Amino acid sequence: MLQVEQLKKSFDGFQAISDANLLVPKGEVVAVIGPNGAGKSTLFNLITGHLQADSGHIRFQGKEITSMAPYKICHRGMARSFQLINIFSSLTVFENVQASVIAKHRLDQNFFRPAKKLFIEETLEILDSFELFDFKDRSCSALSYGDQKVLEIAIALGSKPELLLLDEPTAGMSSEETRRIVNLIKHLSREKGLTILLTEHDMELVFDVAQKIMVLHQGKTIAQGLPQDIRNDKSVQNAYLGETG
Ligand SMILES: Nc1ncnc2c1ncn2[C@@H]1O[C@H](COP(=O)(O)OP(=O)(O)OP(=O)(O)O)[C@@H](O)[C@H]1O
Repeated sequence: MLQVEQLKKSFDGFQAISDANLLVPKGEVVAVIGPNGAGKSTLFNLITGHLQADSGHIRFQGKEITSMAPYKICHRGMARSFQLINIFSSLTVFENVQASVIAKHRLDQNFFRPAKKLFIEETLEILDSFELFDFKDRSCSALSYGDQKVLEIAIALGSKPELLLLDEPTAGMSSEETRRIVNLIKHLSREKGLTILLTEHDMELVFDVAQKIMVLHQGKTIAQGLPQDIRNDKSVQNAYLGETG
């Protein structure tokens, strides 16, 4: 579904991504891991078009998307959540998800559908499946941090993506909130068949949910494969030992 090949990106001469390679097969959960500053967020920003690559290729569903505008990539079926929560806090929970549903239909140019009714039903369906229905009329700022994160994923799902990118989805969460996100990722993957690419520092979570893992170290892909192979990979162990001591 997604292929990244020999991707490079530098900031003022600093090579943040020097040789990133990634394969995300359809229907799988793939995790990108790596020590702090390895380039995980930069890689995500390149994939979603929020940053322009210096060289290399990104292909999504067989088509080249390297350096394409984010809204065009989104229209092709990719959605993301950010490390920092990215919602309209002055709007209600319902309005936030509805805005994303409406944006999707606008892009599809489905102007002649019975718009309002359809959007309401679709929005309520999403809220229900994310256990946010009871909060639909609340202002987003009144939600707990965990609920805001779930809402952010619900907003991303409003555009009906084929591929969902989650950048550190459990950062700053309690263990109970983390469990909820883990269950949500498993549900979206197993029941909805969604392809998911995530970055995470919580290794327990990564090895629990990911079918494949890619390891980024100093901007370079040093390993990619099944969790058990990554666990036993000497270069991966060295990269992490190098960071911790
Ligand atoms: N806009 C930018 N300008 C200059 N340097 C940047 C910029 N964005 C990222 N970097 C640098 O690129 C490197 C990779 O950063 P990035 O945030 O992608 O790493 P990360 O793996 O996501 O880190 P973390 O796990 O701490 O979130 C870092 O050294 C960072 O300081």
